[in-house]
Amino acid sequence: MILMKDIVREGHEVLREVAQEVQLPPSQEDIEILNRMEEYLKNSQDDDLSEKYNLRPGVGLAAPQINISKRMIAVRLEDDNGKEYHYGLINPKIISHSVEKSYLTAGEGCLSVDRNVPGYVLRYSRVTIKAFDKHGSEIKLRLRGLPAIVFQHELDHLNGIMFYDHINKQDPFYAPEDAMPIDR
Ligand SMILES: OCN(O)CCCc1ccccc1
Ligand code: NI
Repeated sequence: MILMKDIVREGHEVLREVAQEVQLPPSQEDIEILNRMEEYLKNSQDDDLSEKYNLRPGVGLAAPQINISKRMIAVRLEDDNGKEYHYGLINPKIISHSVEKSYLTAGEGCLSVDRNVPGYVLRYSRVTIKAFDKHGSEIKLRLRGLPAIVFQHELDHLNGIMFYDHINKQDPFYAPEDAMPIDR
């Protein structure tokens, strides 16, 4: 199982690399990596297991964060309507997005960042993502709200981008008038 010691922290060059596309259909090894990433999120959200293994709870994880420079991400969260988003995605990409932007009023964090970095992270309010599942089938996701934010955070990791790269240096809590705040 993935433990915190397996998660690389900022400063490690892999977090600033553009990760490699995964060959399709995915190999057993790649499927296993994705399963372990999804398992980490599940364990980290379980009160007993997260305490027992000292896991920082996470709603998403990207392969570069476990020092695997491949385009794979896992997401595990529930939106405020109770809809579950439990995904392991291969070669995800944004194929369309809104002009409007959104941001979490609480800011963002990252399992690879052991410090608080205050500020608003502006992201597209709505995104359509095309990806492949572990069976190699193509899937299309239309996301908004918290799911849209989380998926964009994970996709950034595949392109060597950290959440704080988006924070306005002059005014960290700057948000355009027409941006939509999300309280979570
Ligand atoms: O890359 C995933 N990760 O570092 C865990 C935190 C995920 C996350 C936290 C806040 C807003 C969006 C995404
Ligand atoms: Ni992160």
